Amino acid sequence: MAFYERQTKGFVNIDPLQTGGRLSEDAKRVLVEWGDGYSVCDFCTGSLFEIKTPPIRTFVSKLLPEFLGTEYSRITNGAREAKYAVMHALRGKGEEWIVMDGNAHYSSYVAAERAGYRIALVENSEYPEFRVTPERFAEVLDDVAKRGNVRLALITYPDGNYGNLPDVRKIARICESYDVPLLVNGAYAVGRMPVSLKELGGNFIVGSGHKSMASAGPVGVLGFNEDFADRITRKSERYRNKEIEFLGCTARGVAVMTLMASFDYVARRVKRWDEEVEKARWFSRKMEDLGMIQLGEKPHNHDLMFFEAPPLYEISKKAKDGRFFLYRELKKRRIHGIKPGLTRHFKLSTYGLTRDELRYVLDSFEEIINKYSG
Ligand SMILES: Cc1ncc(COP(=O)(O)O)c(C=O)c1O
Repeated sequence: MAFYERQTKGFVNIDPLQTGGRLSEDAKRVLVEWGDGYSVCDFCTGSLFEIKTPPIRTFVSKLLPEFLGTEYSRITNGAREAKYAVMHALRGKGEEWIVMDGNAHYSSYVAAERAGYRIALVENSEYPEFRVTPERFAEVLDDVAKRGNVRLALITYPDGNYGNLPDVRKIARICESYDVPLLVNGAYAVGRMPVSLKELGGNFIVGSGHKSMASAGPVGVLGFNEDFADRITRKSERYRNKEIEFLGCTARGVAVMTLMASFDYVARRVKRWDEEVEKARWFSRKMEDLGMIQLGEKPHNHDLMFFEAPPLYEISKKAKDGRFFLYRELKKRRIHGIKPGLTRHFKLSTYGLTRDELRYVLDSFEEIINKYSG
């Protein structure tokens, strides 16, 4: 059947959503073995997090918290579900605020709405770096704390638009001074780069398996410490081994198996993060040689980068396919990841790609520019 075939198979993939979620060889192997619905529940004794065969219990109680730099962990159905679990667990009565960075992902915003918070955003520094600074975070927190009850703060590390890594350590200290717990959204960090909540500060850390941990999805991770353990793991009164915030059990199938199967691979690859940053910076310089402008932090500290592309935008004004010309040209060259219709601004990721693959992407951009300028 045609839909079994993935159109982008074998393409050079620079889609930030996809570069960190490509499966390890071990994860590919478990896909079929554990593909049946509730496969992990063969020997369940009542809770996903307690299953010993396969060793989910060891993963959740030992390996994952060590990796995240926390005392406890849970597996969720995605980063957003982890954020919502925390937001919901902390939500009290009456009007309560959450303060979050203006670069936050929509899923943070929507999770906060679902949990019934009023939301205050810490705006970024705007063009060209779009940074979220601790100073601005402190101002907003202070302002909202004077007017109302701030229950939680959230920082996106890094954000999904510019790949900026805000100073979480400072922001965590600021939140602590206001007695406001901090949730670190590391959907683009956990599994790509070394990240430890113990070192960063803050009270909760969230990751995304399908985005950054070489896993099938949907699956996410949550790390937290003793101080909030009772709230996060609160049990049902009637079903004593079912945790309410996780609706009893979360990723009860093949996704958790891919997460576990990729774990060694992921733990090894984060140690090579310096190489990834160096490669991203090299790519950024080469793009700028072609007339593009990398926005966000510079020099950049992450593989996710946002570019302004005047040469491509100019072409799009005259090209036959208008702003779809770039997508078409890249597709022809078997490059995937820039959304159809984008030319003026777009983001991409260099994560896990070889220099040869990236050189191919750069050469393709150059070729396309020359073709239309000739
Ligand atoms: C910064 C950021 N956080 C969270 C998410 C959502 O992750 P998940 O699909 O695991 O809920 C995304 C997805 O694009 C993201 O970019």
